[in-house]
Amino acid sequence: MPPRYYTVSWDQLHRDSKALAWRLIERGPWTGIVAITRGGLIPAAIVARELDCRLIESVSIVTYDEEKRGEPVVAKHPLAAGDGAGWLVLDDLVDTGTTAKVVRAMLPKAHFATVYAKPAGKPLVDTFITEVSQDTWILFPWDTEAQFIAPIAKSMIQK
Ligand SMILES: O=P(O)(O)OC[C@H]1O[C@H](OP(=O)(O)OP(=O)(O)O)[C@H](O)[C@@H]1O
Ligand SMILES: O=c1[nH]c(=O)c2nc[nH]c2[nH]1
Ligand SMILES: [Mg+2]
Repeated sequence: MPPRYYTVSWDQLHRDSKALAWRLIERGPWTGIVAITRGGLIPAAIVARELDCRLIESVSIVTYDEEKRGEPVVAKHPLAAGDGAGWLVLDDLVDTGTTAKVVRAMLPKAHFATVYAKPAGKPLVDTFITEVSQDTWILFPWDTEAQFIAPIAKSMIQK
């Protein structure tokens, strides 16, 4: 079965990240934000702007090569965040929870938030905005571009 796709535009990502900021401001104040690169960088920038937070740390976990999942490799540790107490960890999404598990082990006292969540990873996240089904692949705006699509009538003739 080919995966279903859920396409997220820049506008939608901005709106959903701001909705996340509204939830998180009630839980603060926060010492700083740890962005999980690379997907967490843009939601982290939007949330940091809304929360007026200037202290940004990053952690780099490499888990996927496009849609293929591998073993998580830590490419950079979030040294400034200590055990995570008072820090907010942000990622674009949680899927299987593999990345979240690695980061939670490094920062056990941090608050973990994502914009999107799939059921398998949801228990690892403290705050998220939108849930999608496990068999859905989220297409982010930085991975896509607008292109011509044939009219429905023509695509039916080809089938
Ligand atoms: O819950 P999981 O199954 O671990 O999947 C979620 C992670 O996968 C993606 O990152 P990816 O490893 O593709 O790296 P990237 O953010 O650099 O694109 C996404 O940005 C999350 O960090
Ligand atoms: O762009 C992405 N979309 C997803 O649904 C996903 N799951 C893990 N990693 C992902 N990357
Ligand atoms: Mg990522």
